[in-house]
Amino acid sequence: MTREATPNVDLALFGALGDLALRKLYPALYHLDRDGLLGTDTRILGLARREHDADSFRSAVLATLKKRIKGKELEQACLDRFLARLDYTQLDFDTVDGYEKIRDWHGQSPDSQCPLTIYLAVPASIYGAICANLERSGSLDSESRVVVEKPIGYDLESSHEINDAIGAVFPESRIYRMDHYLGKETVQNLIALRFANPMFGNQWNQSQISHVEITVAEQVGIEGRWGYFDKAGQLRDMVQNHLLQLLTMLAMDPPANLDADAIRDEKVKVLKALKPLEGEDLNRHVVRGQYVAGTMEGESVPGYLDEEDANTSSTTETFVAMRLEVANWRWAGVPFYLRTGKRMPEKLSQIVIHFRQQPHYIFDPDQRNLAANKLVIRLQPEEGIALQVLTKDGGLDKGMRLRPGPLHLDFNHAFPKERIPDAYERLLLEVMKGQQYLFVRRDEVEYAWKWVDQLIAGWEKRDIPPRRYPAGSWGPVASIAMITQDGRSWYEDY
Ligand SMILES: NC(=O)C1=CN([C@@H]2O[C@H](COP(=O)(O)OP(=O)(O)OC[C@H]3O[C@@H](n4cnc5c(N)ncnc54)[C@H](OP(=O)(O)O)[C@@H]3O)[C@@H](O)[C@H]2O)C=CC1
Ligand SMILES: O=C1O[C@H](COP(=O)(O)O)[C@@H](O)[C@H](O)[C@H]1O
Repeated sequence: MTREATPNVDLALFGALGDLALRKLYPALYHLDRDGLLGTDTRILGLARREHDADSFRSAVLATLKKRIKGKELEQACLDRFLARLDYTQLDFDTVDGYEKIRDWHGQSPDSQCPLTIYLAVPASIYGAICANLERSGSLDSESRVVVEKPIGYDLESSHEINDAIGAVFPESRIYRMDHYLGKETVQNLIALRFANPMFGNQWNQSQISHVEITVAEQVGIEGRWGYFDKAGQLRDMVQNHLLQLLTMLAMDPPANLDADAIRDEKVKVLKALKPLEGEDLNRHVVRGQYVAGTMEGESVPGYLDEEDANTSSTTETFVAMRLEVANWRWAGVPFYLRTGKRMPEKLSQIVIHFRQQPHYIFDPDQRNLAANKLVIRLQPEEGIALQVLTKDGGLDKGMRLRPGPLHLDFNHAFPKERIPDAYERLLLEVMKGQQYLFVRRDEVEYAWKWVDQLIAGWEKRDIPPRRYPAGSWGPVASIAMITQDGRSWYEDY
């Protein structure tokens, strides 16, 4: 099958020297270029307030590529082609002066049809001002697009303001709200797994599934982002967006087709059906944690309150675990256990679907807890899907003992020649193609905030402080007790 060429775009990158751009965006764009997935005339304009000319900017980008891309993937011809696409303009984003340079740069595109694509790799608080300045300077036309990063705001009210400000300049059909978890290979595979395999699709409900776990464990701490993170906390930084997005992909009803709005309509229904966590449930079904000093891979690491720039009386959570429910026909009575935290023993993002046991059990009573299938969907590291099935333990002396074992699809082994692309590669490519199904619609952001706001209001009212957990552990002991009280445990076959 011949591959369709990616349309050309003029990508104007605000925040061109920031952490996201350097760590994620240039490596992703380089890989796209190397794989022949950038339009021949695609160009990239870096915008930041530091002084640079095109050459010194290219050197900064080259340095980050050398640091982040494996040696054999750094090919001189590709590097030359990629760097030649880059240009730079120094700009203070807050005032309209200088924005005309973006208009002029776009006017020089060799492809008069290519859309100006604005990428806002900057704090959400200045999205509105940038959009207004772009419009005032006459840089935009009816094809221009904007890509914005999460989190959109700090709560429902601030997200309304930000979305209104972006929406005053761009229609929803040209706004691409990033949630990079939606670009991860295995998350994409959830759609295929659920809707292409009747074996799973027909079982995907409360009559066959007893409970679901979503774990997003990070090894990193605050990485110099204390100023941002302390205002947000793990609930706003990770749950409001990434974990709730994973939940919607898992729990949504089948969309009528793969159109962006067909999928997003179904995701919104899940967010609307989330049962509020309030009253006594805030104590029983939610655990907040904050890491203290501990050991990671044999090295001592400081606690959250000892990190650079820390305010030593902060009560911001760096870990959260919760049991939540989706109150609809498909999921009535099925708990979803979520946990995510910084400074955990390993980087691990995985979903575990626990299927119900057989109605009548005939094997060894001691093995009763084993006797159910689990579907383990691993997002990172080592993307893959494993179905835990039970077989007879081998050997003559074991009788009818059961043995759990995986039917395993490890993407790296199953498809060894295919490099698994980073989430940003896929999402940038979809922006260039003008396809929105992997981006978050405004109402999704707002329903997610509504649910999170109500939870935070409950914490504040009850003044629930975070529980301490040592860096390098799986979070506060209370997060284990939270699931144990339901007679279950976090899946541990890491
Ligand atoms: N970093 C990450 O891994 C992730 C980031 N995000 C989101 O991406 C966005 C960018 O994050 P990140 O790269 O970490 O942030 P950084 O602070 O590292 O980068 C932001 C950049 O924007 C520039 N900037 C900010 N305000 C202005 C202004 N008024 N005029 C000119 N330049 C300005 C800063 O310039 P200067 O250095 O001169 O201050 C800085 O280079 C945020 O919305 C964040 O929430 C989302 C997911 C992951
Ligand atoms: O959006 C964010 O995500 C990262 C985790 O992303 P991952 O792809 O490495 O799992 C998190 O560290 C950061 O705090 C958050 O803003």
